[in-house]
Amino acid sequence: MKKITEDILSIIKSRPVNSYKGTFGKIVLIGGNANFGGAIIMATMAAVYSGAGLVTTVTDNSNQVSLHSQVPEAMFQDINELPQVLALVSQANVIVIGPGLGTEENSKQVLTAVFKNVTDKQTLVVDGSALTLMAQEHLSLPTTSTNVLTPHQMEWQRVSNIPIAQQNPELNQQATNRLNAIAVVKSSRTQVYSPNTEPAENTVGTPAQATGGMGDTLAGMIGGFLCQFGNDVRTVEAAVYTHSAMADEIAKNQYVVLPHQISMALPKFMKKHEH
Ligand SMILES: NC(=O)C1=CN([C@@H]2O[C@H](COP(=O)(O)OP(=O)(O)OC[C@H]3O[C@@H](n4cnc5c(N)ncnc54)[C@H](OP(=O)(O)O)[C@@H]3O)[C@@H](O)[C@H]2O)[C@@H](O)CC1
Ligand SMILES: Nc1ncnc2c1ncn2[C@@H]1O[C@H](COP(=O)(O)OP(=O)(O)O)[C@@H](O)[C@H]1O
Ligand SMILES: [Mg+2]
Repeated sequence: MKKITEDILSIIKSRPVNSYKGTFGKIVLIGGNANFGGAIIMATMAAVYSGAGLVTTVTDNSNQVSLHSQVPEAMFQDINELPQVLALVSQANVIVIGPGLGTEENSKQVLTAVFKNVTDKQTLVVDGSALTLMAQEHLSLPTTSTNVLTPHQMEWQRVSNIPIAQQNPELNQQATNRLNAIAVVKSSRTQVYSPNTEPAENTVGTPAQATGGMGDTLAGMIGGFLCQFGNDVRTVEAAVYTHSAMADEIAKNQYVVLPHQISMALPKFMKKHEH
């Protein structure tokens, strides 16, 4: 297994002078039911602060005021207006679906419609409830888009059918080949799998990260990086490394690292490491 080390930060590129917001990608983040609004707000914050050019959040109506008070840079779309949601999805370079989405009937409808409508120029990041729904409803991933899955160990069990105790690199690689997706199998040392490629293991990270919303933040960061630095497995590895390296830095002086603190620190960290 390869190691993901500081070298991967070379993915973070200086911004060309001749650029505008469209240069840095359009991202749509879909999730946040009435109970889990925080999850999609944290993912949105991570996408905005990692530099995605134009960010739209599709969530339950009840989350609109909170979203705008936390991240005014993001646009809002009501998740229950499906035609408008699909119009936005068709314009996006990257779609992140699942943080706090929930597993209700309308969550399922949105997920199914998004899976049907993504195209070959788009990258789809599937996280949280979207992974759980995929497994429960036996939904196949779209064959058009580049797909990135970001499961924790239980979500990986649901999607891959490998019980947590039996998850190992060989079986994880076989499942990744079957799913034909990049799989970010999260743990204290997250592993990144890609079809028929040697997997890579993160070398940084801290138990100070073990708090709700940490994975939602990673999903938003992966989306933000994919918008700007190419839809390649190395871009995903760079986001995984950055997320944990930043947590390590913050944890030098803190017992617990709050997910939004990683997002807030992203612009400075990325400036320090731009190539
Ligand atoms: N502020 C918000 O709005 C937040 C909203 N969130 C959103 O909530 C939705 C549900 O996501 P979820 O991860 O909380 O629940 P679920 O998918 O049922 O998995 C938990 C089950 O799996 C088990 N488990 C075993 N190993 C595990 C492991 N390594 N890592 C994690 N779990 C592990 C675990 O075992 P236990 O902890 O009981 O030992 C338990 O039985 C999702 O959309 C997410 O985005 C959250 O992000 C929080 C902040
Ligand atoms: N002990 C730990 N050491 C390092 N990283 C951790 C640890 N515990 C959790 N993490 C990281 O926190 C994130 C948790 O993701 P997830 O369970 O999806 O959280 P949530 O859905 O609540 O946002 C992952 O990126 C994982 O690697
Ligand atoms: Mg999660």
